[in-house]
Amino acid sequence: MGNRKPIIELIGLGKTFENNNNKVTALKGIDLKIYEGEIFGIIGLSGAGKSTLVRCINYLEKPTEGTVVFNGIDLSKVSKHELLKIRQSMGMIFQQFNLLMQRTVLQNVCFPLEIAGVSKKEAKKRAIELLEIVGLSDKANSYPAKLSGGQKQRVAIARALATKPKVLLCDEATSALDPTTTRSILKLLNEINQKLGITIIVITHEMSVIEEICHRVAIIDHSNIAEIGDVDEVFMKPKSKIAKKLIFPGANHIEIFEGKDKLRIIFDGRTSLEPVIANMILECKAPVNILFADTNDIYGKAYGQMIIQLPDDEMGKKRIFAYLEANKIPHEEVI
Ligand SMILES: Nc1ncnc2c1ncn2[C@@H]1O[C@H](COP(=O)(O)OP(=O)(O)OP(=O)(O)O)[C@@H](O)[C@H]1O
Repeated sequence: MGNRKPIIELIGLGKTFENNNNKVTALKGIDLKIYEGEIFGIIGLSGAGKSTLVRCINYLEKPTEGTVVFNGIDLSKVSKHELLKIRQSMGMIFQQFNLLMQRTVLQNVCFPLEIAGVSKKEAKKRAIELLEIVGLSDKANSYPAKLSGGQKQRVAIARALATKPKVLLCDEATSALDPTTTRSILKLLNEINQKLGITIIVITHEMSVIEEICHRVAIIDHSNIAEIGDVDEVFMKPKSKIAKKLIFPGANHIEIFEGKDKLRIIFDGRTSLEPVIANMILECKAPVNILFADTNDIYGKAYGQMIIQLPDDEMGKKRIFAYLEANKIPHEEVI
């Protein structure tokens, strides 16, 4: 990230909920820096702590441990009034859109501006501009009930941008949408990031969403960050168990081959599928058993993974490792 400035910094962040003598630790020891202008993904299974994390970032939820620094300001040190002002710099969109059903599209977008004390005339002018950005100028006077899910999310995005935020928090924003609408919303978020320079934080349980628009990703598992890095790097070489589970969901059944020596060969676009395995078998003179394969051919380049069972003899194994090393083919033992 070079000399880029963190817009959000979480230091030793923790959150424990206490209800009726019952304690639930939703987050613990979270250290994270999100830089200005990036699209940062936060992914994890249900209950991992994603929503709590995003609610701690804008202090809708007060952390029980650690610090949230937004744009250089420690949020635990500011007054209620200052916090409300700071929240205007953090727009948020949700899975269920949360629009005001009794108000028109235009009135929905004007709403946060009215709360911020902007005059009706100014608010209307800005709302019209925003509806143009999200491609909904023709729906200004419609009511949300008349809109599709994708259109509702566009209104929610326009509303979230009304107060000119520095950061847009997206909590499962595409989870209620079909794949085509999801792609169009992600495209819009990408344009907003590029054209307006807004930092975007995407909370999701879908790897495809991360892959589509995020620059970096943090994987949350059982209240902790299990892995963090550039999306390409994490996808090509997931290190943690949870990352492998999310990235290679179909490969989970290979555990039934417990006790056998297994090797994951990663196709990272540099290698084409056929020659790698065929040449390896020919050159190493070692038969291998393919246990699992999940590869895609994109413009003649192979992406994905293959899990093979290594031969029993040590020499055969060594030849395979030497072949993969010599040909710079990414691989790792599967434990
Ligand atoms: N207000 C609350 N009171 C008590 N426990 C809570 C509260 N909010 C969240 N939790 C608990 O904290 C843990 C993390 O929840 P959180 O909603 O952050 O997870 P998540 O990753 O967003 O899950 P999902 O994708 O299902 O929404 C869960 O065990 C949840 O039950």
